[in-house]
Amino acid sequence: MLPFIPEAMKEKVYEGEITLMDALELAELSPLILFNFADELRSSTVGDVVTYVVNRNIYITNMCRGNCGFCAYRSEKGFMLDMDQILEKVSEASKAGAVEVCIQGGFLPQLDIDYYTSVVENIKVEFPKMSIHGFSPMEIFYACGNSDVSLEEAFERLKAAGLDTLTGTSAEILSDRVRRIICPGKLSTEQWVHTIMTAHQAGLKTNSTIMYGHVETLTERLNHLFILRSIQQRTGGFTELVPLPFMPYNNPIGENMLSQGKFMTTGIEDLRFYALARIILNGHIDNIQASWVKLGKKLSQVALHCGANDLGGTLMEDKISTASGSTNGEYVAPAEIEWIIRSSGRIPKQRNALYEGI
Ligand SMILES: C[S@@+](CC[C@H](N)C(=O)[O-])C[C@H]1O[C@@H](n2cnc3c(N)ncnc32)[C@H](O)[C@@H]1O
Ligand SMILES: Nc1c(NC[C@H](O)[C@H](O)[C@H](O)CO)[nH]c(=O)[nH]c1=O
Ligand SMILES: N[C@@H](Cc1ccc(O)cc1)C(=O)O
Ligand code: SF4
Repeated sequence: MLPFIPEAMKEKVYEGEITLMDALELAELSPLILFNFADELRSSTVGDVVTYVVNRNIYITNMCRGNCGFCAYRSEKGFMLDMDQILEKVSEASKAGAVEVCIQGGFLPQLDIDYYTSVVENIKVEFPKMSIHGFSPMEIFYACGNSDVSLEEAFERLKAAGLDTLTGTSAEILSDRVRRIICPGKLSTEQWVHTIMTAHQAGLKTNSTIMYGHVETLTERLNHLFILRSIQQRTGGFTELVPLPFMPYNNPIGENMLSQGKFMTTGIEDLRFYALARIILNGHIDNIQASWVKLGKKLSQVALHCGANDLGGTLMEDKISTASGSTNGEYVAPAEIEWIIRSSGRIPKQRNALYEGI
């Protein structure tokens, strides 16, 4: 075990060139050494500004043909918003000062590319300034099959319709061993990589996510970050990384863990992962988001000292984390987010999904 970080390793990190083996060695460091180094990298990369977005989640449907064992959100007899209901939610978001709507859902045979483009077009007609961050690689990949449309064409059409950014969800852990266990009906690793790269090549930026803390090994968890890093080297299309600790309640994967006496990741494990993500992605992905809905307000605040530089969105509505056991609420007002940031000695700044200032 390393008692400190050797200078040669630090240099490799600054060059953005550490390997998975290096990362596995760093993972054994004591937490305070890791946090300090990640904080130093955060400071030299993005300084003391901490960003957040005033946004609203909109869930189109919770019905889904997927069978992800970690999902507590999907429901057989669920809801499906019609276009007027979607527009009503966008209108509420707009009145509450949101600059972005984050649209999420499930995948279904009737949701084809025409459907997704029409959602975007209808929103943009009434709310031309509202930024639309939405849909997952899984949903678009599936919709292409429903529509006999290529991925290239789908992303071009979505972009032309006014989609600003695509979400980087459905990544989970990019390992086929893990995916066979937790989401056998989802895109394979290769399909996810191909889909996200096709979006980037069509000029659509995305964020990136990792849902960790279930059946994956440390190597699989860290290798996911190296896959993201290599995509970023080729496309430059990722805006941020959002680490998502797995929430184990009301879903089969979690229930299996709970029955074996395994609970969710500890706070210190979350912080170590944030620090490692900052270190591994240094020079490649500059923004690391502390998701308050997953971590809670207090741990998100601590994460700002362990490599994170963003607090995500105000959200206004959350169905996915709540369904799987989060008790962190669904909304944090901009004034409170700003207070959290200022009282951490940082400078708050509103952004959009492209990390442009508002
Ligand atoms: C519920 S899905 C919605 C989008 C789409 N249906 C999909 O799966 O791509 C969005 C993301 O939420 C995250 N998620 C779902 N259940 C979760 C849980 N129990 N704990 C943590 N994150 C979860 C997963 O990373 C998933 O990709
Ligand atoms: N929408 C959710 C977020 N966060 C905000 C995004 O990740 C993103 O930065 C923003 O929408 C793009 O500008 N985080 C969660 O954990 N859960 C969400 O539902
Ligand atoms: N879809 C969100 C991120 C997200 C959504 C739901 C989650 O449970 C977790 C994360 C985004 O891309 O910005
Ligand atoms: S995570 Fe997404 S794809 Fe999987 S079952 Fe839930 S809604 Fe469907």
